[in-house]
Amino acid sequence: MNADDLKRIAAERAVEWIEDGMTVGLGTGSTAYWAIRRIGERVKEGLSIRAAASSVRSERLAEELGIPLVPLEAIGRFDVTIDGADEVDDRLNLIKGGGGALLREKVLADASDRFIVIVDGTKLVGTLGAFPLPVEIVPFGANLTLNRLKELGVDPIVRESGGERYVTDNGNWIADCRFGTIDDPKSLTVRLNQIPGVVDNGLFVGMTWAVVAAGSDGGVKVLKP
Ligand SMILES: O=C(CO)[C@H](O)[C@H](O)COP(=O)(O)O
Repeated sequence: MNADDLKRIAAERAVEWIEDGMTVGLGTGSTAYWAIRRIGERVKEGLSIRAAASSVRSERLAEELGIPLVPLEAIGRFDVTIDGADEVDDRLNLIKGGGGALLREKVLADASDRFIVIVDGTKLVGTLGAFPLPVEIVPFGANLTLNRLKELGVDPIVRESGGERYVTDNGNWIADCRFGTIDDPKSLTVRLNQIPGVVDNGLFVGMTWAVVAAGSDGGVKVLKP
């Protein structure tokens, strides 16, 4: 089975948690894509939900699939949000933001009763940090913010895409930071978010309700904190 099959298997298992009447948060990325596809199928079969997305691209996909979208202003809490991750540690803390949507994803995750993370098994790690941590920064004074990040012992790389600077849906930039092994993600997230030009970072600490991981044989593991 290839990685895409495993992403689809994990995504489809997570979508089973969605029931009639729920408010659903839609994640971003190649794994969340499969969840949105499956939600679209279930809506066509008669599932009655309302949803909001964590990125413009997921919103467009949901629209194409006929998933009923409502403005965030109309939502108090999400019953369920389903999203991918770049790394999941053994406490189910995450690195997210490989797809650049970490801020909106964190807003949705924080407002969700059940934040369900879908991954292929290769994303499960003992300790976070092999994947460079995405940090969303405002363009204003970016060089000064990058200097502050360097004081934390990293060499931040401002993300580019197709030869151009990558700009998030919020008009910001992403600085990818290799911290190496992150033993204490909670304290790192606090230190990063204290820097004035930092909007947020890709560490999701203590937010996960469940992880659905598909192993190389297609078997599914559900992990709970
Ligand atoms: O955080 C994300 C986007 O900002 C994604 O969930 C994360 O990068 C995983 O992506 P994929 O499912 O494509 O491997």
